Amino acid sequence: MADLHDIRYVRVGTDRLDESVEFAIRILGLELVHRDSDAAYLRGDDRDHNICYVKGAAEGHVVGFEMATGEQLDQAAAEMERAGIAVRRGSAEECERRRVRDMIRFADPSGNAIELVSRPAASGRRYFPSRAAGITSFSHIGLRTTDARTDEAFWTGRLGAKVSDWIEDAALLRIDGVHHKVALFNSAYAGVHHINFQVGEVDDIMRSWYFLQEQGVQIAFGPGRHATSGARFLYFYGPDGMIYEYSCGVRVFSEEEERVHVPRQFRREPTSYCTWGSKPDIAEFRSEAEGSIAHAG
Ligand SMILES: O=C(O)c1cccc(O)c1O
Ligand SMILES: [Fe+2]
Repeated sequence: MADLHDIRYVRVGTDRLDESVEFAIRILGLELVHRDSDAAYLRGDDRDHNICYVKGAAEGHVVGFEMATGEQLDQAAAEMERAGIAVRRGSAEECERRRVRDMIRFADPSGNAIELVSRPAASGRRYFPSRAAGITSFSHIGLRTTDARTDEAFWTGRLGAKVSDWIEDAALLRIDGVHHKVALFNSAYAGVHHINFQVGEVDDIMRSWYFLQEQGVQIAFGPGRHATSGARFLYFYGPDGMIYEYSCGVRVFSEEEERVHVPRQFRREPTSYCTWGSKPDIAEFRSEAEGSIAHAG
């Protein structure tokens, strides 16, 4: 079973490259690290980059995870192949574009593109935010799933993730002490559902809430507090309907807690998503009783 060291990057194919970059800099607060004609690299922590926007929606979405060693990467590739999963080794050019030494690529049962990499570039330059959003790190990704049980079995069985909690069938999955680095949300199609950045404190959440509203950014959910991880949060919509989440205070399990933790089952109702009473304007978070999305474009 693969032992994912950490989430590393997300690649987002877009037909609105300029707009996405502008939003990431001016609104989200990320640092533009590198830009060329068909890609832009941005970050919210000291790693080389966290998000790469790639020209062309056809490029789709990709989530990249770091393996601790090249040997572990080779082992993971061999295991996947033995299990009958189509695994492709990245070309030298693909590795260069991701700033990694080696990589493999495959899909989860829903068709989410996943990359495992070894020796991703570290950066000697300090993260220099483009606005004082208070971002401290890229932390997790919400992934869409068309078959939650099958995907969950893949993530736990093949990729060594552990379920921290469920909200109905949505599994919040950890790969280290942090409550979750991936979460699987029922959807009609595959792809990245939301991109989470941790911020320092609840003041950052509230400052951004006022700032985003002033900037005319559509708030998707919050400010609120997750019943599951305990994190305080704020979600908002960016270009292409991509959802971004700021949160702070996500639960971090100690080794002992991690060992004995039994995942809790939450029902799909508003208080499972927000203990403060905020209601999501996010289709995948709404319960049946609330009906379909009241998402005013
Ligand atoms: O932090 C969480 O617990 C959480 C719960 C539901 C949905 C999310 O995106 C989360 O980050
Ligand atoms: Fe989240």
